[in-house]
Amino acid sequence: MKNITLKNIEKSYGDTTVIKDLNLEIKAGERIIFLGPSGCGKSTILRMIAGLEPVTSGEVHLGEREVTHLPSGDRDVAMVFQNYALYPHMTVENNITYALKRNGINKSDRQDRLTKVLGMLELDQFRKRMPKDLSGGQRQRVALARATVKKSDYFLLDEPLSNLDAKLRVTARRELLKLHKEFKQTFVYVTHDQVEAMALGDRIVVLNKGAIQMVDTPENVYHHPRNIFVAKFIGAPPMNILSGIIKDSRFHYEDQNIDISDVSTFSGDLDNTEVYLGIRPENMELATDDDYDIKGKVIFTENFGAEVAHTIKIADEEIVVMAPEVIDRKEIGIKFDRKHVHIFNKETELNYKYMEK
Ligand SMILES: Nc1ncnc2c1ncn2[C@@H]1O[C@H](COP(=O)(O)OP(=O)(O)OP(=O)(O)O)[C@@H](O)[C@H]1O
Repeated sequence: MKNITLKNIEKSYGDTTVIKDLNLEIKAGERIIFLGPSGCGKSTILRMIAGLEPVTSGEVHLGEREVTHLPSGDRDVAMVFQNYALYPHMTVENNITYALKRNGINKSDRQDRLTKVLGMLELDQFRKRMPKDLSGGQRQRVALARATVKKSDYFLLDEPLSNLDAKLRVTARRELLKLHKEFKQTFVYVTHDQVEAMALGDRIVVLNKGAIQMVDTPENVYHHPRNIFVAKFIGAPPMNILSGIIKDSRFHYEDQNIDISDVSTFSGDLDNTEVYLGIRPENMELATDDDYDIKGKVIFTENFGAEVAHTIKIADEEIVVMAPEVIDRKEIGIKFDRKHVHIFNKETELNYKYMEK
């Protein structure tokens, strides 16, 4: 069994609680990603799984073993950090095999593991080099190789790609997927980069202020956000949110209104309720005629190449709408794709999709 169970985990530093009653079951062999803004507690959770940070209360289980109070060295986890932490005075191959040797793995097994990982990560030609003579991307691959040869059931990674440029990050993501396919370890990965989370995760744990906001597939986290935080944190530009009131099956925003009777989470019970309405920039269209839902003023455009983001002011709110090209008009109508409209409770900020009827 390679699953990880976190039970009622709390972590405080003095009077400050940074993780509150966290419960999570990570399945054997899955790639789980902790995603959230800076300071939300992602690294702390990873370090508690690794045994580098004690929990204040709660339990950590690795498979059948309760490891809450076991030192890190006895937990049998492989780790890669943002700064790689290679041994500066050792060659690439010694960096990769040093821990194996210390753990009594025999020479021929060490050589087999080394040869395989050097091949997989295209490091063969660098095996005799010292870390200082490698590029950032090469060092990062050595750190991955060093963690991989341990053949641990658990692979814990804390922002391992954040020192790489955008192009190298794409290559490195593929390498990580390749390693996972080969070794099928349970993979716990911390990042604040949502693209990385979407690309690498079987499931994403979205965190804010030490509390889980949503745990689900990348698809559901993006298309069916559980609350306003997730809706706004995932997606660039983020989901547009308008605050208004529902009357007669229409969402009223300032002096305009939109028919929402076709929205799947709308029910007659919501009539006369103040809500937030959410829709992603790519789920709206700029109208070239009078067939539109709401109207506003274009105040800013930003060209992303494949698409152009139009910032549009409606009353006091600004929303962003994607279009294939710049629409050079001041006043513009906007059409909403009803399939992608979300309605959120004003008090709890929960998506009505996830609220009990
Ligand atoms: N040793 C410590 N003493 C006091 N507070 C700490 C300590 N270590 C971490 N914290 C606090 O715990 C919170 C969570 O930190 P953590 O490093 O887990 O966040 P993170 O989500 O990984 O952030 P980042 O993405 O910036 O690395 C932060 O508010 C941080 O200031």
